[in-house]
Amino acid sequence: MHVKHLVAVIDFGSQYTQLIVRRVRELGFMAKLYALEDLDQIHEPGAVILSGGPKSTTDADAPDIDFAWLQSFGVPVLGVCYGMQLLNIKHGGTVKGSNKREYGPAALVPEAGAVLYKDVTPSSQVWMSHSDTVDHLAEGCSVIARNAEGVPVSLQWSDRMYGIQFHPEVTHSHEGRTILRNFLALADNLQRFDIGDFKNEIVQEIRDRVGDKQVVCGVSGGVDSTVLAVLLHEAGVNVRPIFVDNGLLRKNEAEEVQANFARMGVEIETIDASERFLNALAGEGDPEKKRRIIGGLFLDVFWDAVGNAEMLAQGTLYPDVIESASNAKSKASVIKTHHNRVERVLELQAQGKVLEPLAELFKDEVRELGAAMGIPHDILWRHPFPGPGLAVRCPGEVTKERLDIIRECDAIFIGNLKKFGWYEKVWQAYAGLIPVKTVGVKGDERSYEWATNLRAIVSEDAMTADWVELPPALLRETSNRILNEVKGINRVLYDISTKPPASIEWE
Ligand SMILES: Nc1ncnc2c1ncn2[C@@H]1O[C@H](COP(=O)(O)OP(=O)(O)OP(=O)(O)O)[C@@H](O)[C@H]1O
Repeated sequence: MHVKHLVAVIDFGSQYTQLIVRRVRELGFMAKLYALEDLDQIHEPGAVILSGGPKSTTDADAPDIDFAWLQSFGVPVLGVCYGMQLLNIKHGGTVKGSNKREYGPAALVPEAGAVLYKDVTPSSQVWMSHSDTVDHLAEGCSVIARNAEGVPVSLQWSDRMYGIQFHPEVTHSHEGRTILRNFLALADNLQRFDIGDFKNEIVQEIRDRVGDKQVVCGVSGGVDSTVLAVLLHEAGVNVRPIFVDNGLLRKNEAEEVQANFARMGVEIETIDASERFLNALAGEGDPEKKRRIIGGLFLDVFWDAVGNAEMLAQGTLYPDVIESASNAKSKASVIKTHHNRVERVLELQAQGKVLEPLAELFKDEVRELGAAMGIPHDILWRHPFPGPGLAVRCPGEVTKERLDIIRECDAIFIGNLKKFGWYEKVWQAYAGLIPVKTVGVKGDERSYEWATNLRAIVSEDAMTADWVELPPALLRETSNRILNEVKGINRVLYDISTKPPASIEWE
């Protein structure tokens, strides 16, 4: 989709770059991220933001841009961190390289009247993450904010060019949003980002591309594929959503997924392959091999059912596209490798038969789109669930008996999270199995039974995670019920490991 007057965010490689795009969209304006190789795609932007980056502007191979080109747009430009240092050099100033990193909070002290800091509370916390610092300021450059020690942290070279040393896009910069809003207010005519308009545009695009062909899509019951299937349905094209029951789902999940789609008026095709999966997994305890068996079999089952696809729709999101563009140097969208037969999808892609209508959206925007189409709240806010399902919560061999135990424990735990009002406060939660027998007492006898581990985490992006301090009453009731109701379990453990070093799942 080509949009004029958008906010072009130029990516110098900072881990926070995507967040800049998200924040701008949250403020209601269309923003897109551009890799340095793609700058020729920027036409008539409304504003430009230069991101931070891991390199030093003093390196010989420091990423660079053509300053005359940047100026030629005549729109407001904001340099963040690396971006600010680069702008200072472009204006004739210098930057001092350093191996020492300043990482963490700082207090922001804006100069009186600085437009970028309008309505920002004095000494507001901002987040620093940099090594280099500006050295000599370019002529005509003014300092518009300092830290508590008086060191410049924000510069202005003209009424169109601004620089910020800290990261306004991260939530640790408490008033970062206000600062970005002030910057965007300097631009004229910015393209607004409105999910309703966006939906109308993609619906039209889907209709134009699909015509009367049939579009196949895999649905997992998760947010992305659900929104995708409903969107295709709403576009009125001939869609064939396929759901594979791999036998590794949670309690009653297959029925729930079908019922959920039925609620939304979408008919899905369910393939019960549970026995095939369990047979293929029999006797296998190695985590990597288990994953490979599940991934491979999924592809076989899914593509057998599909046959010759006229078109395939995938729920690829914007972060997938950005990552593949910056890491793999390939502009092709990342294929969700776990579940799509890569070569097959690539072939279809080469023939123009792959549709990725969500590829410009972030996860929270996909939810917003889903809500705009009337998808019920509980479906949009389901916790993420791994592709290999309960197999990764069942260390060692996967058997029906073990899966059934996990299902019961998990249903009790999740049920209680909902009952106590904690389900939506956590990013992901589950009960898993620790297939080690420990001693217990049942009646007058000793028992040797397995343990279940409860895990509840919060996270922003699944890259890092923290365990949740759940109320003791919730944990106690969950433990009591599991010990009383689930045969085969005599011990309930709560996992208090952060990621890193632990991961969210056990395998
Ligand atoms: N059981 C399944 N049956 C059919 N398709 C599936 C199934 N599981 C996953 N898929 C397909 O593979 C894609 C990627 O699955 P993955 O487990 O990585 O989830 P995801 O990226 O979070 O997407 P979603 O939110 O749709 O689950 C899904 O969007 C869906 O198209």
